[in-house]
Amino acid sequence: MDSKQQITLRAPDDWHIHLRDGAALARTVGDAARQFRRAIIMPNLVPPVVNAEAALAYKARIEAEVPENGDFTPLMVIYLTDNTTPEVVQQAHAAGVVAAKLYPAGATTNSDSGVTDITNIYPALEAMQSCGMKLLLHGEVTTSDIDIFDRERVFIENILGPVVGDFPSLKIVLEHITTAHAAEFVANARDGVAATITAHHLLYNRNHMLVGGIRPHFYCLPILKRGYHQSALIEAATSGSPKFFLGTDSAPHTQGKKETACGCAGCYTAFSAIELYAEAFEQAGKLERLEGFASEFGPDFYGLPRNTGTITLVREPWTLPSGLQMGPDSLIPLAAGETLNWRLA
Ligand SMILES: NC(=O)N[C@@H](CC(=O)O)C(=O)O
Repeated sequence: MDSKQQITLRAPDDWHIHLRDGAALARTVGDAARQFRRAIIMPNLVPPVVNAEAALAYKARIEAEVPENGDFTPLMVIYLTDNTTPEVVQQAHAAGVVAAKLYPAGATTNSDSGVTDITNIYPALEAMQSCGMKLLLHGEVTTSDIDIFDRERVFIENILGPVVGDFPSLKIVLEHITTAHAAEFVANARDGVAATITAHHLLYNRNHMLVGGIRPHFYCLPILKRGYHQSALIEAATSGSPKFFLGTDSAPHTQGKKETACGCAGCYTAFSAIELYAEAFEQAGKLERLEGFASEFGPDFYGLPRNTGTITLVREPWTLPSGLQMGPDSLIPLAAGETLNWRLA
């Protein structure tokens, strides 16, 4: 770390991002590659990325969009369905796919092909445990009797707890955690259980989304919770525990699909992700903990080398643009028009 006017960090990675496909990739890959050296690429395309072949083809489409002289490696993930077999897992692992993602069916954007009952994928989880492939979880139950603000807690109680016990050496990441329950569960869980935390869940709570008018650009899943959950996430992220690391969950939905009667879930944070995290860590008085969270604990968990280069953030207030272009569409970045103190040099 340098002086407080400038911070130099080991180059960071994003352990959870949605890049989408086609015309979106020029925008999303460019933004991610400007800040991160590697990213875990979510497989919830339509149709989803369900096997090695689809993952390798998607990887090639992403690599084609890395800006010239860019240094960015996509780390591929397959999407678990009720029909994912141990053979599918083994082939994906052999092809270099690092993880498989569980979307409970109906939980979020493009999750219709997701898993309807966790026991349907127990043979696949067995195979993942054997070969060392990581399990990434969207941790929300989806039954209509469970309130949207309780879905993560109930998932932890009913699904995650048993899976952690039934597969004692499976490496598991509970993605984009949003509650004090999740932070506590992960902090106390066995080795090999970790969590990612987004910038938006560190910076905002449900009041930001709902007080004084409904603000669709803050709507994501799992949904923003009460302030005390936000405080617990800040505490976890800045604690120095290697169980918590950076995952933006950046998701590009066009302005038209956000600002409408039934808007899509997802926040576009990739444009200024590392700067948003710096803001959150500084507000917590823990800027010195950003490097572990952003650049060290993720690769350590995945068993990958830490990056060797660095990035520098300077204290230079700047205003985020009010909108971005994504192919032919307009995309509103999270915190559009707001001023951030830290800027990537
Ligand atoms: N975070 C979101 O609200 N949306 C994500 C999916 C997800 O991670 O839930 C998306 O793909 O749009």
